Amino acid sequence: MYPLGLLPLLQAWIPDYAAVKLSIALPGIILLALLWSLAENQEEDDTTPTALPLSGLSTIWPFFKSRFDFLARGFQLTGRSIFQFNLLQNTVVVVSGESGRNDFFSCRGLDINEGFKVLSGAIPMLPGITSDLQARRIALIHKRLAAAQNSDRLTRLLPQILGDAERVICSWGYPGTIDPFSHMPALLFQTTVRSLSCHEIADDAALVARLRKLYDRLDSSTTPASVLLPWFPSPSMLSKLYASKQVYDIVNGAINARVQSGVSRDDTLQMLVDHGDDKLVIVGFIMGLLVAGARSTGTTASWMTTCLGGHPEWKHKARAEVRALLSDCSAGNVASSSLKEQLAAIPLEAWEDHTPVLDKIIRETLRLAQPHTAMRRNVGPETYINGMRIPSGAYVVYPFSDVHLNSTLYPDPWRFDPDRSDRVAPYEYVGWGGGKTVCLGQRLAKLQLKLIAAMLLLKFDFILVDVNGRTPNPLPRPNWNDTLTCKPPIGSCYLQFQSISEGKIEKDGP
Ligand code: HEM
Repeated sequence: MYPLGLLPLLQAWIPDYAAVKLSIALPGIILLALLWSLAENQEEDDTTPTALPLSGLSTIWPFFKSRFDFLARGFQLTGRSIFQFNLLQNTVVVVSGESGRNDFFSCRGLDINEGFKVLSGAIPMLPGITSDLQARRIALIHKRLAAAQNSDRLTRLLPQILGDAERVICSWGYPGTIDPFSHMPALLFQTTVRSLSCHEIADDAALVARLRKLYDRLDSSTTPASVLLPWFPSPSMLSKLYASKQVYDIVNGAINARVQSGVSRDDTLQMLVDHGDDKLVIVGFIMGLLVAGARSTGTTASWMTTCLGGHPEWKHKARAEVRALLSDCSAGNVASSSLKEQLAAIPLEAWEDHTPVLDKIIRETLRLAQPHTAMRRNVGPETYINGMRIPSGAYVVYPFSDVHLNSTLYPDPWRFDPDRSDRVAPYEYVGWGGGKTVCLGQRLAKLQLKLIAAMLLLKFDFILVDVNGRTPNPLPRPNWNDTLTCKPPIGSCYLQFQSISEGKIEKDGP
């Protein structure tokens, strides 16, 4: 056999112990090199996306840390609307353009869960708990999420969200100044915990703050190493595992306490327990959806208030709309009830269907400030996107900037203009996703954003200021390289608040 002949040959040159090791390793190394060169020399034809002329390792850092610039550079370097690059052993195809996005969003073989698992890694992963959620369990979680947002449930949730909002907002103190990119996510985290988990956690402000810190730690330990080599015990992987375990302990503790107490309460945890779902589903629901929900709603709320603070005309329109809603829906006892009670008296249906100005503001905020890159894996057979071959197992990504910052579709795309037409062709607006993957939490997300906007607008007047208390000029621009929060540089803007006293809301402005 080849290795047997190799051993004496090596022994003639190097010490015995090294010769034995080398003769065992060499065949493996040669095999790997052969496979590598085969992969490198694979027949390329007109349907193979152009490869990015960058070495494998040099793509990792920019893909995770400055994705917007990296992908823009890829399109520029290749001169194509579709290109591919390697992320370690994974082939990633980047798609843009009208046909590209139409195929991307309508292709059945592209799977979001497989895509995110490898390329994003933002969801807490605990071996045997959240990392092993099978498609069947994920489907059940999605079904329960729909139940958690039915009209009955949302109607009961409405005063609870307002209660949380009032408590947190009052804790800011006013008149005063807040950083919208830290205060708004904290507020939305509180209301999301209320909406998707249980009262025991949501009522304990210190526990909510701890949970939020743990989720922040999960974000900061989502590094290229912990995503691409999840089995390698790097410091970031260990920190991520530790934070996931702590989140698990909090959630698991709340589930056990509820089940053991035998006391039934009106919240999402109770709904899950009453369905008799197994622990993996309940834990997966709360741990996974808290992160999916709180992060995006927090980012959207930060930018929504920033944009309103910087565009007084839209702030006035939104305030006028909420006042009109209040006067249409009030039961006549406005003077005696608090702002929270007045807003809670507005029916769910009115919040959902009779707030066109708030709808436009949310829609435009998502267009401008959602630096999302949709990630998929081709779990089906080989397929084609705009004529380009996507091998089975390959990853495919679509940056939302392709459509939302496209100056042909949205002239002057960095301008906040909620009056832009909402009559667009399919996939020309994907703020809530598109095709077979649309946001399954959008009903709850929109309700939270509207309730919080209403409370802020009626309680305060607020303006956007810079560190010197002046109107920032130019207004801050979302940083699309920051894929989670797209915050502007720290200290570049604040919201300055002053109270509009309850019960004496001015009729015509500010
Ligand atoms: C303003 C807040 C939100 C925004 C802008 C948003 C946006 C999106 C988008 C764009 C997608 C599609 C992603 C893709 O194609 O890659 C998505 C998917 C999803 N969202 Fe949201 N989302 C928000 C809030 C929420 C909330 C509060 C929840 C849960 C309560 C949630 C649960 C989900 C789930 C489960 C999916 C995956 C759907 C699937 O796998 O088919 N989202 N969201």
